[in-house]
Amino acid sequence: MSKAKITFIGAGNMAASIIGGLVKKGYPADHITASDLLQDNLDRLQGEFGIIPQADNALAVKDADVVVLAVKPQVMKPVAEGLKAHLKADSLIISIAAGITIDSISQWIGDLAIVRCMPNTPALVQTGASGLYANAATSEAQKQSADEILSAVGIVEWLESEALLDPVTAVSGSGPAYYFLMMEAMIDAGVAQGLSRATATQLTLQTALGAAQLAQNSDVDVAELRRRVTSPKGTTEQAILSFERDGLRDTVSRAMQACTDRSIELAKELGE
Ligand SMILES: NC(=O)C1=CN([C@@H]2O[C@H](COP(=O)(O)OP(=O)(O)OC[C@H]3O[C@@H](n4cnc5c(N)ncnc54)[C@H](OP(=O)(O)O)[C@@H]3O)[C@@H](O)[C@H]2O)C=CC1
Ligand SMILES: O=C(O)[C@@H]1CCC=N1
Repeated sequence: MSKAKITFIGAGNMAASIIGGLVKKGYPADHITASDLLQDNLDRLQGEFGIIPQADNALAVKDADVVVLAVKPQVMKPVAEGLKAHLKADSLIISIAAGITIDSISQWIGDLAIVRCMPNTPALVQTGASGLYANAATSEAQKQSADEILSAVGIVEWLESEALLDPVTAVSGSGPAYYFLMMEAMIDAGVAQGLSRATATQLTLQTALGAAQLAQNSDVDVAELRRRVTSPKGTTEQAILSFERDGLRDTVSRAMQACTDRSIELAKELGE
């Protein structure tokens, strides 16, 4: 099967992560077009990955088999409406916008095959995690196409309902930021205790990577892996007790609920 021609509308952080991951994985760069208001974004993506830059959204989608809507939710309506007259009738639309429902997108863009997707930025290093949901107009071949694109940059989970994209946003869409925050805090605490910033950073990053890889390659769950680090009357125990006393689990749960709530609110605020 020949590779689909993919056009990204919006060439910001998330589009760059998917494009970078795809090209590094061997997807032909001459099959990828990106359109953006910022010429700098297009120049950077062309320079780094060799994709085709196109400043005009209408021209960018003219021959596209797959159109990835990668603009902010706040501008999705005018962007989608502007594309409507220029898309091929059998184009597959993949929206990665937080909150924006398939119903809203089809009102703006027309009754097309639409896959709603929540990816994350580790796609750039092929360790992304995406949740996907397709509307009834999406054929099996188009689902396959969406799966192929997102699988090239990480794992893919097809969801049973569109509503599940809100908690997926809270877990994996926004999730990298939680780990980066934790890493920032660990680095700062290491520095406060006397380590150089370079050493604290190296040790923190390698520990995060090692913990994730160990969890993925282990046949026991993460709670058991945590217990295996926590020797009775040892050092880790004191840190874990401190986290639990300070309500870490509630803190995480409240943060993720706030994330999900915002995703639902965005749909109401910006949808039809
Ligand atoms: N960042 C992330 O980790 C994730 C983001 N997402 C979703 O991805 C989408 C993009 O987010 P992100 O990449 O972070 O945002 P960015 O702001 O980095 O990228 C969006 C790009 O779209 C451009 N743009 C705005 N209007 C238009 C237009 N009319 N035509 C073409 N391009 C336009 C913007 O230009 P300008 O800056 O000039 O407005 C910007 O360069 C959002 O909907 C977000 O919800 C989903 C999962 C994770
Ligand atoms: O913060 C946001 O709204 C986007 C969606 C998920 C990650 N970033």
